[in-house]
Amino acid sequence: MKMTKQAFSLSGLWRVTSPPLGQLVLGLLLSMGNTAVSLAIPLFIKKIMDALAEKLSPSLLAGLIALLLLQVVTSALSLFILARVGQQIVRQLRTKTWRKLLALPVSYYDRHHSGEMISRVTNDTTVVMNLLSTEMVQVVTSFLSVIVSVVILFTLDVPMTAVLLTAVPITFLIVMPIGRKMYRLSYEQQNRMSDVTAFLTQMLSEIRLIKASTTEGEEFERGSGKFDSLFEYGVKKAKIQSILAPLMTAVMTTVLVVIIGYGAYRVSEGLITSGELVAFVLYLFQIIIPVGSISRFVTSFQETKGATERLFQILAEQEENHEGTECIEAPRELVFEEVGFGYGGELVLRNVSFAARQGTITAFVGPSGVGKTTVFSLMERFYEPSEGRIRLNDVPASHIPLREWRRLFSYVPQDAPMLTGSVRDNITYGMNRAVTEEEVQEAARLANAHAFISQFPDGYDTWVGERGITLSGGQRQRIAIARALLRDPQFLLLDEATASLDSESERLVQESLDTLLQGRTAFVIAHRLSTVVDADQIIVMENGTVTGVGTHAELLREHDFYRTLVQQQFHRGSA
Ligand SMILES: Nc1ncnc2c1ncn2[C@@H]1O[C@H](COP(=O)(O)OP(=O)(O)OP(=O)(O)O)[C@@H](O)[C@H]1O
Repeated sequence: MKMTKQAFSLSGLWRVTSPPLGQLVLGLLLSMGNTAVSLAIPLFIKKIMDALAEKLSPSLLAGLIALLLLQVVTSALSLFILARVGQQIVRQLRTKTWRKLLALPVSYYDRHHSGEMISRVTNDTTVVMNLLSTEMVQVVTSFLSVIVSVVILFTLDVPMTAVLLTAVPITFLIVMPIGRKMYRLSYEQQNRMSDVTAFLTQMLSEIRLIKASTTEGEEFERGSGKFDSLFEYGVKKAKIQSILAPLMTAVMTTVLVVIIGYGAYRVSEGLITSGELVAFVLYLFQIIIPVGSISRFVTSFQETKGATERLFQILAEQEENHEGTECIEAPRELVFEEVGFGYGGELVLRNVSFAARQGTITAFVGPSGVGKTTVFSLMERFYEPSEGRIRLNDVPASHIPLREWRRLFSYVPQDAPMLTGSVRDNITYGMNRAVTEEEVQEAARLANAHAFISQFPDGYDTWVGERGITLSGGQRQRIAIARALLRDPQFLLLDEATASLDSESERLVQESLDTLLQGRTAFVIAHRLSTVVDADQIIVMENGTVTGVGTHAELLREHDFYRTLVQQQFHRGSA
């Protein structure tokens, strides 16, 4: 779970999100135009009020109406353009994060919850979007509004402006420490939020396990506990916000009262006109509202810092190594040379060596947890060996581009993975060329899957539920076999089904596997006697290492542990 903390920087954020500069500038200019128009309106009102004593000037009135219209138009346009920029930013961030997530090695996913990743892509990106597209622009125009208003106020009346400015340091003294507290709270709250997403994702995907174990009550409590903790953070934040807002209002009201009182005095003394006082008060609002959005920006900026840091952490993670330029046209031999591997701690595999020639079947046998699946994971290059090397012909694996390498392999596990989609989508998944209906059906026929697929009311268009839940285990495996047949890989990795299938289903799966194996270089985690008897070589694994390589007959003769295994495991399996 531990990650190096990536420092937040606006330039980094800018680089990562690469906002569309032209549109951003246009939106900003329109927003500034809108501010300028809003600032001009009080001056017009002042003129109209000062002129009221004599007579209402139609040109002044027309000017005011034109300004009001311009205010509406510039506001609408800038809001739309900036919202669009925001959407572009969030799309860019999500796309980058998604690309990154796909490029991260399998080991990353061993250490992180997928729900946590989902939260990054959905929640954190939205937080960043709000800051960049809305708050950031608001803060720029707010500053502009405040500065211009202050300048105009000085031209209207210097002593009153001086009184007004005393409120500025007071406001910052209030906002800054509260902002810092807000950052800590927001960071924690977002962490909890991603924890909740992770929890819900996991629980809902294992709903059958929960029901079967009747642990709904416990899981409800666990979920409620997490919601409680979110609630606490929400309340803490609300507390701060509810203190901040009235505090700011109180400061502003005091300023307003003082200014109006002082202003009334100056009008009565004849130092300023009543029109100037009205303009002054209107400009005061041009300051108060922007100061409000500046203070909101402070809290939202702190919130974004947390979200951005987490996104940066992901974006800075090491991706799978795609280097290598050599291409293998005709793989003759896959070789493990003294390969050692650990998932982070102790070595799980030590000194594993074997060679598999093209067109042969290699069976792996050994007790549970000995590292057979790990050998497959290394073959697929989900992990890099910690020691030794893997080579294809004479070329080290690391010299062959990962995508090229993985195209050579197909893995048919016991519990074949399915994606939500049609049966056809699942058979053709990962094909990087157009596939005809005949090819799909031919593959399904060879995999003994055509018959059951045809019986579905929608045939090949039948929708497969999440993770293939609507199919039986045997059906899923036959679809996976059809997929592998269509892919026509150089190397086939096969995890033979244990006794989980009924005998008819097993016969059908076995038949299709035999078809799949024909003429291919295959590696099989063997659970059946017939597989080991037919294999060209058997690799016996004990305690994470290879203790014997040979044919069934040879090993039966020479390898005590193999003999015991055959007696215990395979005779039971083939019975
Ligand atoms: N992703 C992982 N992270 C950490 N350790 C793992 C991981 N996958 C497997 N292991 C550990 O590696 C060892 C070998 O596991 P592996 O799955 O390769 O064994 P196996 O021989 O295929 O077992 P089985 O026949 O029961 O499937 C086990 O001790 C297991 O706990």
